[in-house]
Amino acid sequence: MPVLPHTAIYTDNRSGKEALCRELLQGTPPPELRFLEGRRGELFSNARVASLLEEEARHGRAGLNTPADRELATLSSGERKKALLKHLLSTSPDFLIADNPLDHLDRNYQQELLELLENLSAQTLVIQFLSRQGDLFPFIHQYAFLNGSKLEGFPDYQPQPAPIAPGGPFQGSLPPAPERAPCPKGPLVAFRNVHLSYSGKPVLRALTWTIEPGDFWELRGPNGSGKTSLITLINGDNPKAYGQEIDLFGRRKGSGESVWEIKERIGYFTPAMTDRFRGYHTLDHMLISGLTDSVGLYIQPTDAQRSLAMAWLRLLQLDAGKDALFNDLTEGQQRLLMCARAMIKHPALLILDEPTAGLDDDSAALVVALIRKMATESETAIVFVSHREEPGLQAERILELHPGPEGSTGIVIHHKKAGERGRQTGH
Ligand SMILES: Nc1ncnc2c1ncn2[C@@H]1O[C@H](COP(=O)(O)OP(=O)(O)OP(=O)(O)O)[C@@H](O)[C@H]1O
Repeated sequence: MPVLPHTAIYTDNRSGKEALCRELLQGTPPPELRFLEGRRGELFSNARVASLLEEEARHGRAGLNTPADRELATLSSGERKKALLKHLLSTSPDFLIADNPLDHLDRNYQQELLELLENLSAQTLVIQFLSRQGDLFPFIHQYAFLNGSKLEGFPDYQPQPAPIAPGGPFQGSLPPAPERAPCPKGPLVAFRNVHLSYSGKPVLRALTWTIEPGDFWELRGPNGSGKTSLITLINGDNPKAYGQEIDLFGRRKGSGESVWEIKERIGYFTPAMTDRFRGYHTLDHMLISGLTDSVGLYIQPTDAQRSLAMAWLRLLQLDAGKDALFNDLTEGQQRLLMCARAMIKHPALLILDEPTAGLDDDSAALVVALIRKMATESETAIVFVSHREEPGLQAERILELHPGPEGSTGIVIHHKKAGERGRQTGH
């Protein structure tokens, strides 16, 4: 049997990926990919998951089978991708566009996916879009780079090794904390024997976890193990937190505190949040809105707020375009700005849920460098979730969730290297 012309297309955050996908799916590929003409393709991507979620929100159904026929919105991000892949393969397409297919998948499933696509590759053409060089499928032997809207270097494009910038290009120190009410002394978060289930399905079992001021944690676990659910128990959105032994910032959860009192002490970012800022937001207003946790700015910013925002833009080297709109930035720049927005108030606790998902190697290295800078130059405790091993991003402690029939249990791993976290601001 002839070997199919599986192709990898390297992209960066300036590549016009959506337009190329449309051309391929409409059967009008560029000359280099002429072999796709007249063939039926399917798209396996985060964007496809997002549009199915939108469809479900509007019409009540996303049009694909899910485990136990559940709404897509109630599945974890990895579970949604698995359901989508199963659905697409059931339609036996001639070719599958796999756009950053490993994103959001846990390490075991990444390996399973690779084996599955490798088997499939005998009869189905695979076009892999990849922004992380390490993700390349080994059964692919022709390559190109998507420079804007142009395919370059086909069929033997060789990417340069991505430069890793552990310190990042950020000059100067982290802008200071604005005035705010001091946090009570003691642990920021204390979970004791916490359980969580949805419709009788246990998710978390007897979880005990303490986050102290200034801690640097990674929250780790396979898809569906309960990481995002655990975060929602902290950041105020999950009614299942009430009646449990959960203390936040010195107060028992459910003892009359408002969601805003909790949110004031927490900075939060997950890539899906970026979609909420599609309007016309200038960069300084984006940052200032992080002080009030609003989408958009409904007050006239004070001079102090403006100068704080400018200090952050200078740090991120985005000050030249301060009047530019958030939507005009590259995805990598948007991600840096969103992380800075979550940090601008120097919250007691910063939660970053898969902050590098979907980024190219260079942008991911910048985001990692920014997170490290926040960790070393502030008193903020940081918790991040990532399915990728990011060079330079090593937490001092890891809470690892281990799924079981009665829900996930948590194991704490201490990882601290002497002097790794230097304090410049001091207690
Ligand atoms: N509203 C809900 N209703 C029913 N089940 C839910 C709901 N929200 C989450 N779940 C289930 O709880 C489990 C944990 O989901 P969660 O999103 O916390 O996992 P996760 O560890 O963050 O996964 P991933 O790595 O895929 O993002 C999953 O099996 C999910 O399907």
